[in-house]
Order: sequence, then structure tokens, then C-alpha cells
Amino acid sequence: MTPILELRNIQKSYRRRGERQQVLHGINLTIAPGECVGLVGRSGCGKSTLIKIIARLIDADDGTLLFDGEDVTQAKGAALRHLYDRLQIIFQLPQASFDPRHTIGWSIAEPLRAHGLSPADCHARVLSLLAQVGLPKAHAGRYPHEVSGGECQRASIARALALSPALLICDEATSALDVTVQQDIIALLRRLIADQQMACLFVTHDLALLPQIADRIVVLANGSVAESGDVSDIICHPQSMAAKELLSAACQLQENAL
Ligand SMILES: Nc1ncnc2c1ncn2[C@@H]1O[C@H](COP(=O)(O)OP(=O)(O)OP(=O)(O)O)[C@@H](O)[C@H]1O
Repeated sequence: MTPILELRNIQKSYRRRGERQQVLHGINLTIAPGECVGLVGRSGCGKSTLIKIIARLIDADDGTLLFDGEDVTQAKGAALRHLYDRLQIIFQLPQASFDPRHTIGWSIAEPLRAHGLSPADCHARVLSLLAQVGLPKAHAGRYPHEVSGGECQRASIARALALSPALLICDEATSALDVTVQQDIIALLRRLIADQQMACLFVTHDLALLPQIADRIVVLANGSVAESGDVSDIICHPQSMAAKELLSAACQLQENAL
């Protein structure tokens, strides 16, 4: 089966005060259709840089990015627009990713309008998307500041689903939410991933979240893959120092919460 996403030997450096700092050292990663891969690593290990490369917001210095078998490493113009129809990202702070001047319904309908759907079809699709993420119809008429953080994250998931993407990237999507809302959003994502056979890259610094959502984990440390494998293997028998440290940090957090 062709992977939905394949990264081959991705390299990236940044120039800072005249010096180049290598932040990604030859990352290889594949995600199959319908698979959820957890990308985990401590702050500064290169997770956001990798997401920006996958989303073509920045260029890699070297390596290849394949989306559904197609080389999109240099995608621009129409090829990039086609990529964005199939790849969606949800962020940590959903309120910041909605335009405060428009209602949530208007923002969810934005990609649909761009694809030429009639106002009536947009309206019907927005209501169906709200239902899928467990929000009442009335939320279509609310502004981003008129809903809670959890509701806003549900709305951003609805917007991400509007064009039925093949890959959903969740960038610390539950980190800003309180623990119970976090669990609700993870359960929602898990159901949507299963129902829609959508692939997901779930990016987090919190290893403890991954058994609830991911099939496989990739542990990033200092810009390299320290370890990757089945979620239960890594949680039960971490091999790398990076995975052991993330696991012990997660255990410590849970102990502190008790
Ligand atoms: N635009 C930039 N210019 C220079 N250095 C950068 C830039 N963006 C990130 N870096 C550096 O690259 C490294 C990786 O950063 P990145 O944001 O990818 O890490 P991260 O794992 O996403 O961290 P966090 O979990 O804190 O968001 C860090 O050392 C960071 O300081």
C-alpha cells in the first residue's frame, strides 16, 4: 500500500547569528492510510520544524517529501493547493486559528466556498460537520470568543474535516486543554480517524497521551529519530534514553496529579 506520507532523509538547518545550526538530521518517516503515528519529543527536538516542512511552510535543505506517492518536496502553485486539500493541521490554540471577525460556521465553510459549493450546500455541510464533532447547530452562529477552548478545538476539527483530508496533523492539539476536555478530544479524534480511514500525525511532548490514540510512535531527540515502533512496545520497553526520559516525565506528572 502506498504510504500517505513518506519522508526520506529530511535535513534542516537554521542560520543564527551567521552560524548554521543543524536541527533535523536525516529524518525518515512513513504513515500509511488510516494509521495514526505519534511524534513525540522534548521541547526543541525539532517537532515544529518537521511539521512546517511536511506542510510546505518551509523548505527542507535536503531529502524528499512524498504525499500519496507524489513528490511534493518542491510543490508550488496548483500542486501546493492540491496538497492543502488533502492535508490539514489543527493547532494548540484553536481560538488563534479562527478569524475573530467571522462566525465559526463561516470559518468552517471557508474551504467549501473555495471549492465552489453553493451557500445552501455549504450550510448543510457545516451543520453535518458540527454534528460529527459533537457541537450543536447553534454554534455555527457563534464567534470564536463565544465558545470554550474545548468547543473551539472541536470546531477547528470540523473545519479540518471539511474537505475530507487524507492526513490530519495534530500539533499539540490537546496541550492547552484541561485533562477531561483533553480526553474528550482524543476520543473524538480516535473515532474520526477510524470512521474516515484518515491518517494522523499526532505531535506532542506528552508520551502518556499516545497509547490512547497512536498505533505507532516515533521518538525524536536532538533532530534525529531516537526510536520508533509499536505504541505498547515503546511504552512498556523503551530502548532509547529519550523515550525513557519522556516516560519518566509522564509518570512523574501523573503521580503529581494524584
Ligand atoms: N526560525 C528559526 N530560526 C532559528 N532557529 C530555529 C528556528 N525555529 C526553530 N529553531 C531552533 O530549532 C530547534 C528545533 O525547534 P522546533 O521549534 O522545531 O522544536 P520543537 O520540538 O517543536 O519544540 P517545542 O516543543 O518547544 O515547540 C530549536 O533549537 C530552535 O531554537
